[in-house]
Amino acid sequence: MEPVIDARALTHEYPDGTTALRDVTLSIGRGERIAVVGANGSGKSTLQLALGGLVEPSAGTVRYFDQTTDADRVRDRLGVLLQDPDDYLFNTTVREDIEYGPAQLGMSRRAADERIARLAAHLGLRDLLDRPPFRLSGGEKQRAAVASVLAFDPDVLLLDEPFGAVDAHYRERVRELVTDHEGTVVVFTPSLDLAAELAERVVVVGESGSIAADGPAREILTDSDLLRANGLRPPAAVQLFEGILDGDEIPLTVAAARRHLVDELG
Ligand SMILES: Nc1ncnc2c1ncn2[C@@H]1O[C@H](COP(=O)(O)OP(=O)(O)OP(=O)(O)O)[C@@H](O)[C@H]1O
Repeated sequence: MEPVIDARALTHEYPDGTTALRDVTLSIGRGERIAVVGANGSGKSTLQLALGGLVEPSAGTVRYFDQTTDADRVRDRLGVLLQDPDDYLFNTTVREDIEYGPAQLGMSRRAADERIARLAAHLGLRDLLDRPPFRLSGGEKQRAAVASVLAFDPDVLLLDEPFGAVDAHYRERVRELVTDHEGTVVVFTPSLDLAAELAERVVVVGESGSIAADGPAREILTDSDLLRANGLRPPAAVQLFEGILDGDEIPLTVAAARRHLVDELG
C-alpha cells in the first residue's frame, strides 16, 4: 500500500526534558482507518503534531505522499484537528473560520459555499455561523472545528479526540462524516470504544511514547493483557463478552454486541 505518511524513528523531547516520543516508526497507507490509542500523557498528541508537521521531532523523519518531508508543501492535503478547538477558531465569525481553509486553497466560491452549507447543516451550525467563535459552548466549538478541518476535503485526516465535548446526537453526526471520508483517517484517542467504531488498525502508544503494539483492530482490542499493561481497558463490548465467546467472535462495539444478543435471544 502506498504510504501517505511514513514516519521513521521519531523521537521527541520537549525543552524541559520530557520524552514524549521514543523511536516511533509508523507507515500510514492510503485509505487506512487507524486509531492511535494510549493512556493520558503517553504521547498521542505529540505524535499527531509530529505527523502533521506542527512539531519538529528531535530526531527522525516524516515523509508525505512519497514526495517530501516538508509538511507545509502538502498542507492542503492534511486535515489536522488539534485537541483544543480554540486553536482553530481565530476569525471574527464561525463562518469565516470554516471558510478559511477552502479560501486559502483557492477552492471556487461556489464549491466552498456548497460544502460549508452541507457541513453546517450536518453539524447543527447553521444558526451559529455568524456568531463569534468565543461565544460558542464547548461542544459547539468542537463541531465548528471539525467543520473547519473537513471544509477543504483533505486527503488525510489526523484527528485528536474529535468527540471530546460533543453530545451523543452530534457524536453520531461527526462519526458519519469521519466514516464517509474517502481518504485516510487517523484518530488519536484514549477511548477504545471509539477505536472499535472507527478503526481497522490500532496502534498502541505505550510508556514514554514508544509503540507498544500495531495491528488489526480485532487482534489488539481483544488483547486485554496488552491493553491493561498500557493503562487501557478493552472496549465495553469486549469486556462484556471476554471469556464467554472466542476471540474471533467477540463483538467489538456495543452495536455489534446488541446484534449478537438479538440473534441469540431471537
Ligand atoms: N509542551 C510540553 N512541554 C513539556 N512536556 C509536554 C508538553 N506537551 C506534552 N508534554 C508531555 O509529553 C508527554 C506526552 O504528552 P501528550 O500530550 O503527547 O500525551 P497524550 O497521549 O496526548 O495525552 P492525553 O491523553 O492526556 O491527551 C506527557 O508526559 C506530557 O506531560
